[in-house]
Amino acid sequence: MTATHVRATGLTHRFPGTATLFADLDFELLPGRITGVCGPSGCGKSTLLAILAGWLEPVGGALEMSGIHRTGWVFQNPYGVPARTALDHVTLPLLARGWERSAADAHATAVMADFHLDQAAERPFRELSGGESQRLMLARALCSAPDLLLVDEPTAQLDLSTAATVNATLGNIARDGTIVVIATHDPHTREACTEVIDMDRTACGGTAPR
Ligand SMILES: Nc1ncnc2c1ncn2[C@@H]1O[C@H](COP(=O)(O)OP(=O)(O)OP(=O)(O)O)[C@@H](O)[C@H]1O
Repeated sequence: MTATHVRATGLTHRFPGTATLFADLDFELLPGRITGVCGPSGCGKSTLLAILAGWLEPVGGALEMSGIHRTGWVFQNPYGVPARTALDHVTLPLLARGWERSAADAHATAVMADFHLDQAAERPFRELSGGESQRLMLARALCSAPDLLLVDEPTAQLDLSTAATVNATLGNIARDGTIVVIATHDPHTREACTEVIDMDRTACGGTAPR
């Protein structure tokens, strides 16, 4: 049996009519690792995540995936249903997959506790702070136990202490065997990563420093 991994070779992307965003990226993602996709705004971090999620076809290179059955995605901006409770947001994907209500509630409550959302469980999404909403999106993605977790700027809206907690939790998730990939500007989050894909200007083909 082939071990779980994602291997990118020569990954290249540009949108129609635009300059090359990144070219010839080679990297390997493995369980237990937390990989940062780092670089300046607009260099293609979210685009790379979308390619890893299978939402976007790269214009060049190859992506080999083995043992990835479920991919979780946490968007840069939290999206929710304003009137539904925080708990509803986490249980819904479980109920949709056939879980019993009591088991879904128990599992969701435990995962939410990891993100310090215990007190927010019964509050409607519209009343959550930016940081609470962001952590809720992480809890929702993790509830489905993804093999590959893609997280776009998880700490952008968080204070230093909450960001440190989220980074530690993402580290624990990786250690438990999930492949974790984080697009980030945040130097603290970068430090929490075990590897970094540096999408700096040299990776952004055609955008040399002026
Ligand atoms: N569908 C699209 N068509 C054309 N251009 C696009 C499309 N999606 C993104 N882009 C452009 O590609 C570039 C990279 O976008 P992307 O969102 O991947 O950057 P990023 O590194 O994640 O940026 P940030 O850190 O600001 O979130 C940007 O210039 C963006 O405007």
